[in-house]
This record gives sequence, structure tokens and C-alpha cells, in this order.
Amino acid sequence: MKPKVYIASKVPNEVKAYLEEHCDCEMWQGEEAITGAQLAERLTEAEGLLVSGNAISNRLLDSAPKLRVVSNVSVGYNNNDLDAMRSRGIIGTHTPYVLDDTVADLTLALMLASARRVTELHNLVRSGGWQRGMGEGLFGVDVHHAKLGIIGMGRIGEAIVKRAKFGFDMDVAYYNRNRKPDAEERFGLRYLQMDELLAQSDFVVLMTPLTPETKRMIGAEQFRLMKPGAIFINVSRGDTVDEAALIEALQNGTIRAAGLDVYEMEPVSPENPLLKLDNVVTLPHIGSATAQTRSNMAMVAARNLVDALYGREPQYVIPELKA
Ligand SMILES: NC(=O)C1=CN([C@@H]2O[C@H](COP(=O)(O)OP(=O)(O)OC[C@H]3O[C@@H](n4cnc5c(N)ncnc54)[C@H](OP(=O)(O)O)[C@@H]3O)[C@@H](O)[C@H]2O)C=CC1
Ligand SMILES: O=CC(=O)O
Repeated sequence: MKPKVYIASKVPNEVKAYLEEHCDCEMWQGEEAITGAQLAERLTEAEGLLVSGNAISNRLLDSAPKLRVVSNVSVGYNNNDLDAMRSRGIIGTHTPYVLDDTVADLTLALMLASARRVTELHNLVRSGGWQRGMGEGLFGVDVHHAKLGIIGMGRIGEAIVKRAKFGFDMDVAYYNRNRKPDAEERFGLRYLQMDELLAQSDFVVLMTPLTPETKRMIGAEQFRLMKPGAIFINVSRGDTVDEAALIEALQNGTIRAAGLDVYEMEPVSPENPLLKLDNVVTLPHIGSATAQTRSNMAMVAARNLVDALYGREPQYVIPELKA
């Protein structure tokens, strides 16, 4: 008998075919993303779950008595209750590496768009505001040769460094929980304590996972330490930043601008003041979302799921859940 699996997000046909070859699959068919309540109703018989973005809470697991494997189609797993999974012996997997370049590309897009005011000027042209030559009031700042400070020098951090150093001749420093001598040597990186990095950088990019330690690691004090011309980019998770402090820093000119892919509340409320500020470029948590990369992520997640269900060591077990 094939193991029963619930596929909670749309996957490409070849991934579906692979899963169907090995598992007895049921798949979410809704146009909108599945809600937590809808997911809970569908897990009573499932031994495996392929999921993208839904919280894996203790409550959800209570409604999934046969579940043995949760395969996340994401590298981040901050929405997985690891204690609850561990206590039930559930294997958890994720999809590192496969999305690094795509997320790094998007990070550079946010840096460029914020520095060169791309969305603000796009809106100005579209609304008929380009009446004569552009004055210096609309000038941006250079990305090339600027100082970049990256907080969280992991897989994606390194992919950002490659682009920034070799594409834009940026002077890159980093702060990380543990120093990375190997990356320092390969890329000629400077290691700085966080306060020093904040004070020196023209661009501050936040690229840590969300953990109890990184929750709101950037707040009013950290924005005060940044240069008045600094541009802040967050592609990690919304809760790594005190969003009220960010809004204040952007409104009162403590920093120049921000490029954001993630928010405290997602989807972000249309009433969120961040959406009304010209010096903010906003994206809908779309860092890894190209067709190729999402498809590749789904295949990695499917392989993780099948391997775990068939008693083989999956390639990417969540590190905290490794035996
Ligand atoms: N917006 C989007 O669509 C996407 C967002 N992400 C987010 O990016 C995160 C990073 O991904 P990835 O690069 O693959 O992860 P990695 O685990 O490779 O890198 C994370 C880095 O952050 C460091 N770190 C962890 N805690 C701290 C801390 N308290 N202070 C300083 N540094 C810390 C780690 O250091 P150490 O090595 O010492 O532990 C590590 O070097 C994901 O967890 C996810 O939240 C990822 C993909 C897409
Ligand atoms: O946010 C996306 C992820 O893969 O993590």
C-alpha cells in the first residue's frame, strides 16, 4: 500500500506525477491558498504532508494522528512548531540551496529599486507627472561601490555577496552569529559587530532566519545607529524587525528608504503605513517565486517527502530535528 499524502499547494505536473508514482495523493484544488482550518480537515488519514507557508502548529498536528512527515516547500521553517513535531516523532524537511540565487537576485532588485527610486518614478511617469526634465529632487543614490552590510551570512547571504562584490564592486561587510572565515577569505569580506555594521553601511540587508534570538533584532535603536542615507532591505521574515520602528525611521528620515519582501502580518494590510510611503518598495513575499525555482523547490520537497516516508534519510531534514 502506498502511503497517503496530502499536497497542500499546487505543484507542477512532473512533481505531481512523481508523488503519485510513490504515494496515494490528495491535492488541494482551491484557487486561493489553503487555510489552516481547511488543511486540518484534510489530514485525518495523511501520513505525509507537502506544504508551503501554512503554520504547522500543535493544534494542526492534533488533527493529523497518522502524520509521519512534513515536507516544507521553503527553506524557512519558523512556522513549524518543532517541539510538537519532535514529541510526535514527525520528520520535518525543507528546501535549502535550490532557491539561493533566485532570492539573491530579488534582494539586488530591492536594493536597486530603493536606491534608484524605481517604483516611485514608475508611478510618477504612469500618472502623467513627467512634464519636463527631471530635477535633482528625483535623483537616487548609487549602488555600485557603496558599502553593503549583510546580517546573516548563510547560503543566501553568500549569493548576495557574489552579486554585490563582483557585479557592483560593493564593499561588503557582514555580521553573523558565528564568524565565517571561509567566506571572508573567498569573498574578501569584512566581519563587523552589528552596531559597527549598522553605522558604516549604505545598505543594510537582513538575511537571518526568524528565531527567538532574531525576533525584532532590528528596532528603533538599530535604525538610530544607521546612517541617515542608509537603505534597509528585509528579505528574511517580517518579525525580525520592529515594524512600527521601521515606519517611524522612514517617516522621519532616520533612514533614506527600505525595500521589503516580508512583513509582520502577511498578507500585509492595505492600511499598513509602509504601503503609503514613497521611500518604500514593497513586494509580496516573493523572494523565491520564479517558475523554475518554485518548480525545483517542489521537486526537492517531493523527494524529501518520499524518502522519509519510505524510511530513507531525506536530503534536507530540518537541522533542529536531526537525530
Ligand atoms: N523572502 C523570501 O521569499 C525568502 C526568505 N528566506 C528567509 O531567509 C532565511 C535565510 O535563509 P538561508 O540563507 O538559506 O539560511 P542559512 O541558515 O544558510 O543562513 C542564515 C544565517 O543567519 C545566521 N544567523 C542565525 N541566527 C543569527 C543571529 N541571531 N544573529 C546573526 N546571525 C544569525 C546563521 O548563522 P550561523 O551559521 O552562525 O547559525 C546563518 O549564517 C530563511 O530562514 C528565511 O527565513 C529564504 C528564502 C526566501
Ligand atoms: O520564504 C521563503 C522560504 O523559502 O523560506
